[in-house]
Amino acid sequence: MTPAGAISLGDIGFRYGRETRNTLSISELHIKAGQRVALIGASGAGKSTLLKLIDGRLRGWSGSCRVLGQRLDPQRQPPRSWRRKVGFVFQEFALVQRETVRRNVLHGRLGHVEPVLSLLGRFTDKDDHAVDRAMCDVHMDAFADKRVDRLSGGQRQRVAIARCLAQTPRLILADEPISSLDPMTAQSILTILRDRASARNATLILSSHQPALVADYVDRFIALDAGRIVFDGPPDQLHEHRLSGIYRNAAATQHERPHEFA
Ligand SMILES: Nc1ncnc2c1ncn2[C@@H]1O[C@H](COP(=O)(O)OP(=O)(O)OP(=O)(O)O)[C@@H](O)[C@H]1O
Repeated sequence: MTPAGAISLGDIGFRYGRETRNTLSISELHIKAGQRVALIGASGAGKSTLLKLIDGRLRGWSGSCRVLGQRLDPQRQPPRSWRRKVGFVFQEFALVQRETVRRNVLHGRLGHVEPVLSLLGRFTDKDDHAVDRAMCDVHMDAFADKRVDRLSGGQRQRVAIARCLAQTPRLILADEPISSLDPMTAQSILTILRDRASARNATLILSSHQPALVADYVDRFIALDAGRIVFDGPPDQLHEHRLSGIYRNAAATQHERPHEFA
């Protein structure tokens, strides 16, 4: 049994549809509760797929995957009681475009209320407080009543992060959470993710194409190349030559697979 909050993967194999190669091949990976991890690697390396696996949304993989004390089943959805402990910031934000910022952030509280009460729009003061705080954290409180489809890309990304924070999850999975943000906003969002995760001893795993920017906010980098872990260590061990090696190898691997990029 792994300690509560930890992630433990063993002999993971996964491929999409009729792909000939595995998208993920991970022999072993353990992440302790409260650890902050950045997933890096070239486009197509498998970062989003790994996050989906840990989020319990991937089907048809082999091996063993235990997250927050729950053994995930490759064929089934995890239970609702588990799901509310895991917050996900989607790469494409996954917001309800015609709803306001506040309504979207409130969706982060759905796992905390009875489904029938949420349908009636009955949320508690605690839910409202969590929503207000999350909107303030990402500096979107002034936009609370604005429809999401009237926002910029960076503002939408902050709403997606606020929705996740409002959920108060024990595990935060964030797929490129700063990709649409200017450098100053990116730093402030990374600070909030780090501080909010630390305050609750929540585990944070984010993917990013900006290793230099995220290095100050994580204690561990995991680099993927073609679904395999090619580096796993603290930021101060990710020297420039290793980093350029990771991306050079990835470029070479992709060159061998031109059909994927046709
Ligand atoms: N739904 C899907 N069906 C088929 N193939 C997929 C699907 N999603 C991803 N892939 C393929 O799986 C591989 C890994 O994709 P993934 O999105 O996990 O990479 P990534 O490292 O997150 O990339 P990026 O940095 O561009 O977001 C890629 O070759 C991609 O084309």
